[in-house]
Amino acid sequence: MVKLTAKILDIDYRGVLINRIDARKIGVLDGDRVQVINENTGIFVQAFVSTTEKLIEEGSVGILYLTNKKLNASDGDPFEVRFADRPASIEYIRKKMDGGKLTADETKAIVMDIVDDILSPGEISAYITGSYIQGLDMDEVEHLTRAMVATGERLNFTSHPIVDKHSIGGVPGNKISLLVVPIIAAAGLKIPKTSSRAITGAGGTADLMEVLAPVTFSAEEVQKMTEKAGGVIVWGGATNIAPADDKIIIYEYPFKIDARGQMLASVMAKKYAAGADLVVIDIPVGRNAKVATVEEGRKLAREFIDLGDRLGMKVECAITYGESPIGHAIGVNLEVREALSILEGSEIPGSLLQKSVSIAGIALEMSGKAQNGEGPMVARELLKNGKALDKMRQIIEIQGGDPNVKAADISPGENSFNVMAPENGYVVEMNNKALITIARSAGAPNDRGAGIYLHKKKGQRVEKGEPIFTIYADRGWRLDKAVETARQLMPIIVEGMLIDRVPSGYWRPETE
Ligand SMILES: O=P(O)(O)OC[C@H]1O[C@H](OP(=O)(O)O)[C@H](O)[C@@H]1O
Ligand SMILES: O=c1cc[nH]c(=O)[nH]1
Repeated sequence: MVKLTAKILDIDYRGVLINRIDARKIGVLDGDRVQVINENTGIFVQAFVSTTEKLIEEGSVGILYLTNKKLNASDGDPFEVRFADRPASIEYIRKKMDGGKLTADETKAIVMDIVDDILSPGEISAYITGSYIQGLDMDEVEHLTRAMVATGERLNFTSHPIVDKHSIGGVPGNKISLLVVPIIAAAGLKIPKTSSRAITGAGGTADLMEVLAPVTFSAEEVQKMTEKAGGVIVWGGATNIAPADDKIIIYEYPFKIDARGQMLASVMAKKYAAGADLVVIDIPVGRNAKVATVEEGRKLAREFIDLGDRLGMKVECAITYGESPIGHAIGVNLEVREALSILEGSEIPGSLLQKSVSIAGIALEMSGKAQNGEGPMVARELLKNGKALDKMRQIIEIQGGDPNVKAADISPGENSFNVMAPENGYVVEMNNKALITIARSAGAPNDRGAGIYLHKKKGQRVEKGEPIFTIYADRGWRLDKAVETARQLMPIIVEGMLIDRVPSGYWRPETE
C-alpha cells in the first residue's frame, strides 16, 4: 500500500494512472487492479492501472474521469492505493465459457462487477461470448434479469396499469416506438419507454429520439415526466435503470450480435425496472433478422411470456414481418423524418403505419382501452385525429426539445449517391444485414444524416436506370466508403439482374 495525492484527469475513460516507481512499490503492472481509497471521504473503488514515466509524477495518482464519477475526488485529495485481487466473478465467467450453469449469486456477482467497472472490457466480452456460444437457460435468464434490475433503480408508480413496448430489433428502419409511445399515451395510459441505442442496426430508438430532444435522464426524472406527459422516450443507458444493460450492449455492437439470453434479460429488465404491468414485445422474423423463422419466433415469444410470468408482468408478443426494412428510411435523421410525417398525417409508408397501429393496438386491447380486435382501429383513429401528434409534441417538450419541430425540418446528410436499377424488373430480394452494413459504412448511427432511403421495396417494379435507393452521408469520404460497400454487397436484387460473372480461369479454346 502507498499514499498518493489525487490528480483528476479529464479523460473520458475508467482507471488510474500511476508513476512506474509507485507501481513497483505497490507491486502492480499495467492492466492489474488496485483499490483506491479517498482518505478524506472514505469512498473507495477498484480500478485498472496504467503506468507512466512522465505523465504522472511520483507521489501522485491520476484518476480518469469515469472512475472519479464514483470517487468524487478533487485534485490534491490524499489516497491510499493498494493491490487488489482478481474478483471471483472472473471464475464464474470461466464457468460459463466452459458450459456451466450459473447460479443466482454467481450471476449477481458478475452483473455487480460490470456495473461497478471492476471487470475489464476483455472480461465482459468473454462473458458475452461465453453466454452467446453456450447459451443461458430460463433460470439463468431470470437470474440475469433480476440482477440487472437489482443493481439499478426502479420506478414506482402509484397508479396502474403501466404499459410498455419493446422490439428485439434486427430489422432496419424499425422506428415504430416514435409512433407507438405517443399513441399509447394519447389513449390516457402511462408508458415510461426506455430504449437502447443501436445494437445490431443503424439507429436505435434512443439514437432517433435524441434528434428531437435530450434522452439522458435520471430514473426520478423519467418517473416525473411520465406522470406529467403520460409517456417518455429515453435512453436506458443513462437512467441507472438496469445500468448493466448498456455496459453489455457496447461490447455486442461491434460484432452486431445480440446473445439470446442477454437479449431477453436486457429487454425484460428495462420493463420490470420501469414498473410495467402490461408489455408488448415485437419479434421481427426474417432470413436476415435476429430470428429467422416463425417457429423460432414463437419459441422466443414463449420465453418472453414465461419470463414475464416469473417477474409478474403480463406479456404479449407480436411476430412481425422482418424480411424487409420497415418503411423506406434507414438511419437516424431519415427515420425520424419518416416517423414524424406519419404523426403529421401521412399514410405512407403503409408498412410503418400498419406495424405501428398493430403493436399499439395490442397494448390498447391488453389495457382495456379497446375491445378485442379493435385495437389497431383505435390506434389509427388517435393518429388521424392528431391526438398522437399532440402527445408526441408534449413528450418532446417535457424532455427539453422543440415541440414545434416538423418532419420537413429534418434533413438527411448532404452527400448522396443514387443506386440505379441495372435492368427492368421487380425487386425480388432485400438483404437487411447488407443494408445495415452500408448505412453503418456511411456513418450511421453516430452521423445522424447517414443512412439509406429506399425508393423501391420488395415486389415493386423498377425500370432500368431508375434509382432503387439513395445512400446519404454527412461526410464525403464516408459516402465513398458506403458506395464501395454497396457495390460489394449488392443489398437489393432485381429479377433478371446479373449478380456476378465468374471467369473461366484456366480454360483456353483449343487451337490447331
Ligand atoms: O439495433 P437493433 O439490434 O436493430 O435494435 C435495437 C433497438 O431495438 C429496441 O428498440 P425499441 O426500444 O423497442 O424501440 C432497442 O431499444 C433498440 O433501440
Ligand atoms: O433493448 C434491447 C433490444 C434488443 N436487444 C437487447 O439486447 N436489448
